[in-house]
This record gives sequence, C-alpha cells and structure tokens, in this order.
Amino acid sequence: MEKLWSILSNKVKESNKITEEKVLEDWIAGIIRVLLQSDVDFKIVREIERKIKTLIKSDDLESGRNKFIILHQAIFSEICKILDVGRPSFIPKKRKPSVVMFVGLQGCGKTTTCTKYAYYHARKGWKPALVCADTFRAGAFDQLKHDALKARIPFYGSYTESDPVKLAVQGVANFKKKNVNLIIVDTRVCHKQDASLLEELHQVSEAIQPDLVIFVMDSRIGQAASNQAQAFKRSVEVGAVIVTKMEGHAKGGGALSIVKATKSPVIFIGFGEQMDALKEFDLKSFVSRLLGMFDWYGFMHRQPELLEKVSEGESTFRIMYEHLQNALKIGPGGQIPGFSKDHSKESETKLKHYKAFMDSMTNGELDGEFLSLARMNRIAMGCGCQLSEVIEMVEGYYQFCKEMMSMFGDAARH
Ligand SMILES: Nc1nc2c(ncn2[C@@H]2O[C@H](COP(=O)(O)OP(=O)(O)OP(=O)(O)O)[C@@H](O)[C@H]2O)c(=O)[nH]1
Repeated sequence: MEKLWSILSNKVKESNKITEEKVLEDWIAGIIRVLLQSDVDFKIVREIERKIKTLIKSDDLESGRNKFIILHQAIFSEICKILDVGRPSFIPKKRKPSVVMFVGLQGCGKTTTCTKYAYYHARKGWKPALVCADTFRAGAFDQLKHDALKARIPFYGSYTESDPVKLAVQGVANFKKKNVNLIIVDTRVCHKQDASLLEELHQVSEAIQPDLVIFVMDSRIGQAASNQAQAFKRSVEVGAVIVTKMEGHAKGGGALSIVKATKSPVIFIGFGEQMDALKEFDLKSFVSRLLGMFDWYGFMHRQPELLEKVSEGESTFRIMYEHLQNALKIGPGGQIPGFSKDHSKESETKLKHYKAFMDSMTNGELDGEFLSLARMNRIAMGCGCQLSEVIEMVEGYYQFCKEMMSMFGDAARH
C-alpha cells in the first residue's frame, strides 16, 4: 500500500510542478478573501499577506512538505500571535470581592452579557451581583432586573438617580458590605464620537476602581472595530474582551483589531441570547473558524484515535474512508485544506466522487492491496474520478492530518 502511494504520488507531483505557482497565487488570493469576509481589518490582512509572500520566496517552502500546509500553518500562527497578548486578563478570586465593569457600543449585547457573565460565575460557586449604572437608556434597569431575577442574581439600580457615577459607587459599596465576591457593573453604551459619554465612563471607572474592565464587542462590527476600541482604551483601562453573537455566520474578525488596540485578550464568546450562551474563549477554535475551516480543534477532540492512526503512518482505504465520512458530516469538505485546494462547488463534487470510490474499495473484503492498479483505476473512473487524483488527495490529507496533530494533538489527547 505504501509503495503504491509513493509511485503514484511521484507521478502526480511531476505533472503538477508547472501549475503550482499559479495554484499558490490563487490560494493566497482565496485566503485573503476569506479574511476580509471575516471582517479582519484591511491593514492586518495586508500585513499577513506580506509575511506569506516573503515565506513563499524563502527556502522554507522547499523542504518537501506540502506547501499549502506550511502556508496555512504560517497564517494560522500569525493570527494566533495577534490574538495572544502574552498575558492573561485579571481573574477574579473568590476570597476577595472583585469589581468588573462592562463597556461597549450600542446594541453590542453588553447588558445581556453582564448577566451571562454573572450566571457563568454563579454556576462555578461565585457569589456575583449586578449593578446597573446606565441611567440614560429607558428600560436599561428593567432589562437588567428582569435578567437578574431570572438568573437569581442580586441586583442594584434606581429609577430616579440620574448620576451614573453616584449609582455605580452606591451599588458597589452596597454589595461590598454583603457576602458578594463578584460585583458586575453595567454602564451606559458609548460611541467614539461621544466625548462626553467617554468622559462619563472614565469618571465611573475612577470612582469605583474596577479590577477589570471588559469591552463587549458585537462579532459583526467589522472594520470600525479598531477606532472604537482605541477611543475606549483612552478613557478606561480595558483589560479583556468578550465577543458576542458568534452563533450565526459572523466570524468575529474585528476581534483582531480590538485585541491589538487594547492589548487585552478575548476571554469569552457569546453565542446566543440565552443565559448560558457564554463560553470561555478558545484561541485555536476561533482562528479555525476565522479562516473558514471547520473547527479543527473540535474535530480532533471528536476523533483522536483515527488521527492518531494516521499520524503513526497507518494508511488504508478503510481508514481514509472513515475520515472522509466524518469530515463531510461535520462541514463541507471543500473548506478543509487537507482535502482540497479551494472552496469551490467543483471541489465539493470531487470529494463526493472520492468518497464513492473509497466506499467501493472498502465494500466487502476489498481493501486496495489485493487489486491491480488497472482494476482500481476502473473502479475510480466508475465513480467519476481518476485514481491518481484520489491518491494525491489522500496524500495531501494524511500530510495535513500529521501537521494538525503536531499543532493540536496534545490538546486532542486530553
Ligand atoms: N444572537 C445573539 N444575541 C445577543 C447576544 N448577546 C446579546 N444579544 C442580543 O442583542 C440585543 C442587544 O443586547 P443588550 O444586552 O440589550 O445590548 P447593550 O449592549 O446593553 O446595548 P443597548 O441596548 O444599546 O443598551 C438583545 O436583543 C440581546 O438579546 C448573543 O450572543 N447572540
């Protein structure tokens, strides 16, 4: 089987040399499109493009490894580097009351996220409480009260007090006297053009001296993210970011700008309106999604044994068939770089043909090894593809799995 692989793959590689450059160019253009569509800031995309083009010219790509994998890894780690600020955000301790202040733009989901954050910690044994310091929006206190009652979290607010600084100070002082160890302060929404509102936010922060200021961002904010975050950072000491509304198609690329501008890590992801739709941020899953791949990290968790076999060099049509089947179940195969080079419908159809071929090969007692090349070729053609194409795809995928195992393998085994 291994011999068959190498004979065929060498043949395929020879014929591919001429088109490689063009394929690489198309691939980079494709990745850039994906990043821009994911709302990653134009300047950041250009920076990544520059680095990738330098890498292409370097000798590193001539190591015999699959070029797409090297490039993919490079882009993946570039984005991880941007999102990894190199220091954790403040983590509240149960022993001593901590004050966490939430800030954000209109409609970003700030008030909802305050309750989700409180609920998340309550389930982990904290004693949280909510303070509504939004004296501007009619209904802000009612919304917080409604959510807090639902989550059984103590709350503080007023229908009559119009000074947010006073309200925040009173709320925090009130809960510090009680048996509460996480005081969450919701503030009025701001916009970078509202200098007076940003000043008000600054005063609230000065008055309550929060241990952590969390900037809540809507995942669909797009290119405006950077300017907004910089304006907030100038008025309050932002220390962490929460990205909301990630359950839809939004990829949250604006988070890269926010993290860069505030030098603060993303700590949670909101993925729905429900109380428990908040999860801890996972860097690798987030970046996979941003790059339009399906969640490799999650995939590794789901089928570590299968990947282990591949990384140890086991290669049979049966194993490959299982992979293909699982991967197609999880996400469109055309999005998986190991399977195909682009996201087109054509690639998708090809994968279906390959799968049909694998299906025939693994049917009954057959498993490639006992068949002649000519016979395998006939079976492949009957399924709408060439044997050499299948071999190339399998090889690419195996290589990709090995690389993925080296990137995520440890996490997948835990
Ligand atoms: N789909 C989805 N909706 C969310 C999420 N988080 C909040 N929302 C919704 O977004 C809308 C705005 O949320 P709020 O919490 O009121 O937003 P805010 O940031 O306090 O902003 P203002 O309403 O302007 O004060 C509400 O309908 C929320 O239910 C999320 O993760 N996913």
